[in-house]
Amino acid sequence: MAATSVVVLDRGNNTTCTINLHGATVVSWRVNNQEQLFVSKQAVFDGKKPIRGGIPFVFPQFGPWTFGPQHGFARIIRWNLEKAPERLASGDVEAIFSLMDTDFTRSMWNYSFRLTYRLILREKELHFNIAIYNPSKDLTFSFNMLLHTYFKVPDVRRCQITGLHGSTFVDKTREGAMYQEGRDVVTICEWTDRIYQNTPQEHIITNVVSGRKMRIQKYNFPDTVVWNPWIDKAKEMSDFGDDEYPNMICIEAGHVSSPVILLPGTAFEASQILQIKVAIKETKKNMLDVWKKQFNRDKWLMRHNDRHIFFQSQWQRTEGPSIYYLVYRLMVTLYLAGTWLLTVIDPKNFDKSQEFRSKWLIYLTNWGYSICMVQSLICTICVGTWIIHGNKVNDNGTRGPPLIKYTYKLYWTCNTIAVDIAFGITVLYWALIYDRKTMNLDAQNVFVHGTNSIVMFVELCVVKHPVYFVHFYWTIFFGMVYCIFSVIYFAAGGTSRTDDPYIYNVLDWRNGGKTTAICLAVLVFLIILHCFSWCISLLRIHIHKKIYEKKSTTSHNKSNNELRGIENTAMTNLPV
Ligand SMILES: O=P(O)(O)OC[C@H]1O[C@@H](O)[C@H](O)[C@@H](O)[C@@H]1O
Repeated sequence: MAATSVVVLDRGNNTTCTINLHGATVVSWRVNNQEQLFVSKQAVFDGKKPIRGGIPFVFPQFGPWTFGPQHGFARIIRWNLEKAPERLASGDVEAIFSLMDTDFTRSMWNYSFRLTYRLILREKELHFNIAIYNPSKDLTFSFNMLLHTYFKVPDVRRCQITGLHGSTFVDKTREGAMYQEGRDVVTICEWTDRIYQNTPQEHIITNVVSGRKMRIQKYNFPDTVVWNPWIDKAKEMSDFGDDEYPNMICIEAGHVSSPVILLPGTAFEASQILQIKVAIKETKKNMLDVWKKQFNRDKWLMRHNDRHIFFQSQWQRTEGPSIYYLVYRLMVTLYLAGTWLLTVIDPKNFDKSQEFRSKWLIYLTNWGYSICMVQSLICTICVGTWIIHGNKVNDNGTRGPPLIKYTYKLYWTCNTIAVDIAFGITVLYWALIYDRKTMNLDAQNVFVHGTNSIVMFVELCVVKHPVYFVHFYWTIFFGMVYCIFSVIYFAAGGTSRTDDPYIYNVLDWRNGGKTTAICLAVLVFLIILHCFSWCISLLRIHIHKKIYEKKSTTSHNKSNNELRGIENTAMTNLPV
């Protein structure tokens, strides 16, 4: 396993989750670049002390411990990365961590165990699935377990916590006295350290980052600990800033008031989901943000975090390259290259003069054909190379062949132009250029000015990479290059294949004013066509998300039902 001590789950859109292998502590959860977790500025990362903040993993003891450190050993030892971050078909990213007994753990707690900790990063959610297995043939052990989540908040005094009404709690600030919560929502305005028992499966915390709500769902974690050290206790902690207490709240899901008792050969599972709730007001603001984001620097510069998606299909189920996608790519490329060759060779006009035949180069349709073919060729070569190279992780931590890194922008540019221009050629030809009196409506004409649009529409629905709104500038650039070419060609005395002094009748530069106006109108029309491509790409991503989110919710519910089953029987015979 790599020596790095930090693992990053990157879902794109600046949504990431960072886990420090020291204690498998989640040290950051960013959603659209907004940090959701609190980590103290004084936190120590020496690989010895527990990390002050994020989500430390408390096991096998909650609170002070006669045989070892407070809150057990799991948060102060290095975990293994069982499965490196992997993108699921839904677009979510998962990683699995594990911890097994060692001489060190046995010196405090003489049992063998195997803990697996699976994290899944979704668009606005973070899922935690925990399983612990007792491999012993004869020894039963008992333990506490808790996710010590530090939420980042602008002001803890403004947070309200739901789901605690009616629960009994141990108040550690009052020598462990027991009380019953009478408030519908719990607020914090002093040192708070309570273990609420048998709480419901859901809590909402209001006024977390950006005034949002955070939803906590927990399964097989009957207790909820609420903690804030306030002024005096904050001062007592060396790894916590004196003035940081208003900016954090710990709401900790756990199994702590009574131990979990695990019989030999059995397993215990528990899970938690953190979900950001977005208010309607914020949705409107988000729409504005979405628009603003369309114009950010990275988008102009065609930067994308995940280059692999340019050589994948939206619909493939595999994480790496897909052989099915390669077959599709080969078919499209063969078709485009074949028809392109056919227009170059042009068998119908084989007997015509060299000059006539070389005028192939002046028509926009043929420019469009060429770029469609080139983009498909680049993509096919990259997918093929990736399959040959394999999806193994390279020494520098990247996956796939270096070719992907260097070609994705070129491919993306060509693809953007090809899609818009293909649609443009079809619409403009039939609307402006086709003249039924002088032109034939034969199969070749329909084929040349129609099928490319269909192929490129299919491409839009099949590929995985997005179309960005700002990239209309590529299509405009291509259109302008063609307009300028037509002016130069005209000025140089060039003529069409039918010896007219223009390439297309609408590009007749003898009437410069009118033709300039037409060119400008066409450029605006190309922006509209680009919007169409953008919408199709968004629709594709949306449909994909709907289908796979549904599937993954179903499987999550299934696993939660299983967990509830475990809750009823206390434990099961699940081998891990
Ligand atoms: O300082 P530690 O060991 O990380 O613990 C922080 C707090 O964690 C909470 O879970 C406990 O209820 C508190 O009593 C404790 O002070």
